[in-house]
Amino acid sequence: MGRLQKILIPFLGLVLAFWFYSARENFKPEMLKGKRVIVTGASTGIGEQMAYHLARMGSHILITARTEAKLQKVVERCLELGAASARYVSGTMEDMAFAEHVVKEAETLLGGLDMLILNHVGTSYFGYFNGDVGHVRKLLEINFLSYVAMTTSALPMLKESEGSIVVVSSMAGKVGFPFTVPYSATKFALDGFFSSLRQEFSIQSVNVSITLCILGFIDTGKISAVRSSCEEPSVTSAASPALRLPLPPTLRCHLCFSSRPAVARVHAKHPLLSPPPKSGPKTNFSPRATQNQPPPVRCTFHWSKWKCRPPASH
Ligand SMILES: NC(=O)C1=CN([C@@H]2O[C@H](COP(=O)(O)OP(=O)(O)OC[C@H]3O[C@@H](n4cnc5c(N)ncnc54)[C@H](OP(=O)(O)O)[C@@H]3O)[C@@H](O)[C@H]2O)C=CC1
Ligand SMILES: CC(C)CCC[C@@H](C)[C@H]1CC[C@H]2[C@@H]3C(=O)C=C4C[C@@H](O)CC[C@]4(C)[C@H]3CC[C@]12C
Repeated sequence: MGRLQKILIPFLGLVLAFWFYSARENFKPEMLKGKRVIVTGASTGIGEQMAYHLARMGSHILITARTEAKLQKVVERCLELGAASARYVSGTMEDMAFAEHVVKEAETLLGGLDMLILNHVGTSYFGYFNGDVGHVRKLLEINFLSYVAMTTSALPMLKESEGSIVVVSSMAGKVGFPFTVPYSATKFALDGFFSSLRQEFSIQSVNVSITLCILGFIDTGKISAVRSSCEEPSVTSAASPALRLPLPPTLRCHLCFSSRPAVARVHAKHPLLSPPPKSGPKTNFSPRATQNQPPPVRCTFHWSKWKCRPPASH
């Protein structure tokens, strides 16, 4: 009975989870043809790629983010790929008035809305929680409140078209994971809001679907520079899978050393580490990372780049 409980129950749980989360294969690209779609955070990464997919399927696309130059290029590419129409609105989601303005633009330019894809995400750090409450508040505004504001403004149009809301979230919004405290909090908030709203729609027979996308790590090219900072390729691949994450150099160096102490050549790409010699034989360790110790610096990862500073002198 004990063994049955230990094996059968988790197995049944896994089967149920798989069944619950596996999508039914009834999707057809024609379903998106001519549909009016907003994609937020579409100047780079996953949002940009979603815009291209929608373009190939012939949708009317309205994209948004802060960087106008990038949005212009994405719009051009969408038109090349076959979008029924493609436009952009640039601005920051820190401002709720801007979030609502984007939805109003869809009404004016597209005459309604079939799908709202909420994907943008503000810059945060990858490291221990630093106690900055202001940062948590700002991130909640960008990653959560603007999603709420856009949903609220878009609801009348979505009800009319019996459309859909797609919210891009993360495993970090389902499971507590170290080094992403503010980010994770914003993603948990999305789950609370949209999962509850879905229940209310069901009770009220509101025919607007809500899909929460729970993504694991997706390499959008931003962190490849960080990943390559363990110089020896065999070290990277032999080490724990965690090494493929954007760990702070200190932690990453620990992992490099603990996985292959004798051969690890460490050159973390951050300003306080000396680079290895450009020519000549490579030394086993860079000068600042001797005696299997990580360099004496504190680093946080701001999604795309490291911010490092020496420890405070006592
Ligand atoms: N990549 C990953 O491994 C994972 C990603 N996700 C989720 O997927 C989604 C997309 O992630 P990803 O493509 O990696 O992110 P990126 O950092 O590549 O893109 C973020 C987008 O948001 C925009 N943005 C950032 N700040 C603001 C702001 N203040 N106002 C308006 N727009 C803003 C950026 O454009 P601009 O700077 O021009 O404003 C950009 O278009 C996010 O919701 C993320 O949480 C989930 C799990 C894993
Ligand atoms: C059950 C757990 C062990 C699962 C752990 C999953 C971990 C490894 C996954 C879950 C969510 C992932 C992060 C994420 O959502 C978004 C971003 C932003 C992007 O610009 C850079 C990568 C980053 C930090 C991802 C890093 C890897 C994370 C922490």
